[in-house]
Amino acid sequence: MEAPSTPTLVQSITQKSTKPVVPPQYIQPPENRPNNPHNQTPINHKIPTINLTADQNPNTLRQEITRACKDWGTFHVINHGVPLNLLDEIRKVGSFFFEELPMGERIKYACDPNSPATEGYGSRMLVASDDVVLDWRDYFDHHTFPVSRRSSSRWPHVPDNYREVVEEYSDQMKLLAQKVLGLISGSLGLSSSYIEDAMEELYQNITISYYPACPQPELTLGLQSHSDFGFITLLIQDNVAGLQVVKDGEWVTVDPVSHAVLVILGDQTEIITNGIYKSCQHRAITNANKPRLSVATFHDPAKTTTVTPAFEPHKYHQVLYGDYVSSWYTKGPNGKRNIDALLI
Ligand SMILES: O=C(O)CCC(=O)C(=O)O
Ligand SMILES: [Fe+2]
Repeated sequence: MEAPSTPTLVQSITQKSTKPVVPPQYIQPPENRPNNPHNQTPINHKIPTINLTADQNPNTLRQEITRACKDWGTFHVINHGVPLNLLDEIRKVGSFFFEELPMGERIKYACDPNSPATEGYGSRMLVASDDVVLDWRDYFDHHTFPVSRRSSSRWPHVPDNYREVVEEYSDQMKLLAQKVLGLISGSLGLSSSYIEDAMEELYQNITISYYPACPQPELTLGLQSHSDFGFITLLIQDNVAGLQVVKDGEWVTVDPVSHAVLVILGDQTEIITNGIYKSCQHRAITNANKPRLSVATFHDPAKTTTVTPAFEPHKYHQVLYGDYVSSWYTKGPNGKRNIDALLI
């Protein structure tokens, strides 16, 4: 078996060997492994789906948003207004990058492995230190809003429409994020622009994650348990299941719904709603047969923005977003430990 001891990219492990096994640094401790008996999916749990069609009754919509945010912290939206072919297109250009471009070409877009969340192609985004277990995942991260952060010349230039698709997708996801944040604000009796105003300036990153088929899925995680640190994440996946969310202490698999968009509440939404809505703890598992692709679009405030609960008495300390992100990268995600540290 020829497996490098510290591989940079997961795909390089699976491509270099005809009979790969998982290198030790990707093996999860037994309590985190997906086949742990405490991690089985209850069959009666299904992620809520909310229809955003324009003729939806506003009261019904408000109730559905409230229920989904309180019970789950995540929900699918359909009739969301994003052109459906754009969802297919971004999956297509993403697959092209990971599956058709030779490694020698892909590596030209490598991000700086020593600095967290830099733009580009990489594998170690959530890694706080060298002794943590690694995720069975490679990714491409794009900085897309504010527009001044967009340097699409650093994005893949094949297929021809890659950059155009990502830019269009970014614009459409921003519109959907604004719509959903408006509904979340309104569902709590706040003005519909409350959360967006509190964000001051909307920052958006788009991460295309690629989880190669894994020879020992029972030992690994594609992405360790975490909650996203911003306001909301809008996620689409391909037809390979792998995303799981925590519901009442159990892991529930999010069945892929190809033209729905999954809304995931992040930690800043938990803070601003004073914990009325909780951020959603989630992870990705791997499988032995098929690679999996997802596209996550994150919506965050500027690092200089302070996020404060909208209701009294405050249950969370207000936080400078930049401090929150730094602490997250220093300590690692580890479930929801970072937001728990802000509880009063
Ligand atoms: O791949 C997925 O489904 C999850 C991705 C995710 O949670 C993230 O990038 O923060
Ligand atoms: Fe996430």
